[in-house]
Amino acid sequence: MTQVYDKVALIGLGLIAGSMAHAMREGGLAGRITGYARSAETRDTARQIALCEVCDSAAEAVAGADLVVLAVPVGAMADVMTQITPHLAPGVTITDVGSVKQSVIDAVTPHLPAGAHFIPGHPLAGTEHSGPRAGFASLFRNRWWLLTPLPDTDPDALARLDRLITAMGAKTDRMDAAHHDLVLAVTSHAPHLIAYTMVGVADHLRRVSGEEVIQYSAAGFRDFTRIAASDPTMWRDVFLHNKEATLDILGRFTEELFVLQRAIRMGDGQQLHDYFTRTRAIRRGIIEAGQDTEAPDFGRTPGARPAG
Ligand SMILES: NC(=O)c1ccc[n+]([C@@H]2O[C@H](COP(=O)([O-])OP(=O)(O)OC[C@H]3O[C@@H](n4cnc5c(N)ncnc54)[C@H](O)[C@@H]3O)[C@@H](O)[C@H]2O)c1
Ligand SMILES: O=C(O)C(=O)C[C@]1(C(=O)O)C=C[C@@H](O)C=C1
Repeated sequence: MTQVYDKVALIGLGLIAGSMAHAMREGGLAGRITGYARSAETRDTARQIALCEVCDSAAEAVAGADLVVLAVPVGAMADVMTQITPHLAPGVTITDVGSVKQSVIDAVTPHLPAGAHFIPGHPLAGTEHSGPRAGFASLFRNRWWLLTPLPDTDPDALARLDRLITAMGAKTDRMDAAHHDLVLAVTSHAPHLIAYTMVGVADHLRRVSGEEVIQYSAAGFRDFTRIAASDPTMWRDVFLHNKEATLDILGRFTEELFVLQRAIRMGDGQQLHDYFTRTRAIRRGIIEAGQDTEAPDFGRTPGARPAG
């Protein structure tokens, strides 16, 4: 692989920045990788595992960098910009990896110095783990990385960032920021809130029925507990910064839930069966489109071993 940037500065040293550091190192994509995180403990851990050249200030990390990656919770983007703006190199590209796009654009753009290129982005890849030890090089492989460029984005800066992202194994697509926030409210933000709530319900029940809920937790509930173990700061910020879209989707969710609740109360098996048939078709459509790389093959690929 060939080097795409001379110096990449990672602000925030958690799961996403850590995974980028590993992937860029593995591919020889950056001449130097520097990093900064707010807490001294995180910086010490990053140093111990030799994640990158760890600096004691954001200003030091970004000095001379041709790419700066904002990899902090979405509520911290403006604070980071106030720290780094006076120290940015002329012509620098700044990108972010935040799970929400419009609020990050609103937070970052007022701080941009003349000549800097800001290209918002979002890797659709993650785990429930956080911190500098959580990163791994293959996190982005075959995953989407959405870019929400602004109308005046420099095409060369965009093409160069695209080259870095695809060299880390991801597939890129472009989207309008408001549309991104609505799509992600459906596919990621509302589902996380539902998982947090379901685990909260089970926690409440546990006080009534002892350890049974945990001991006999079925696969579906276990998946919820994995999602509900995700970083509290990151997810607090996602909901506070994608408020309208998330509330819109949760409103629709609640309406549908009431419809199903009523069908159960009324013993309307046909309605339940029709509904579940429709949702099953959606799942199968996702698998047939090759979008769920973790799903069993079910004989789609000739020669592949059948599931189970
Ligand atoms: N975890 C996921 O599944 C996932 C997936 C895609 C995108 N994202 C987004 O990526 C970003 C980072 O998420 P992550 O999972 O890597 O989080 P993380 O908790 O693993 O890491 C966040 C890092 O930011 C640092 N930080 C927090 N506030 C700071 C500040 N003011 N100044 C400097 N450093 C600060 C923390 O010390 C930590 O090193 C978030 O915006 C999140 O929405 C997360
Ligand atoms: O796999 C997981 O643990 C995730 O939740 C990853 C996930 C998602 O919802 O798909 C979470 C938040 C991100 O912004 C992008 C990806």
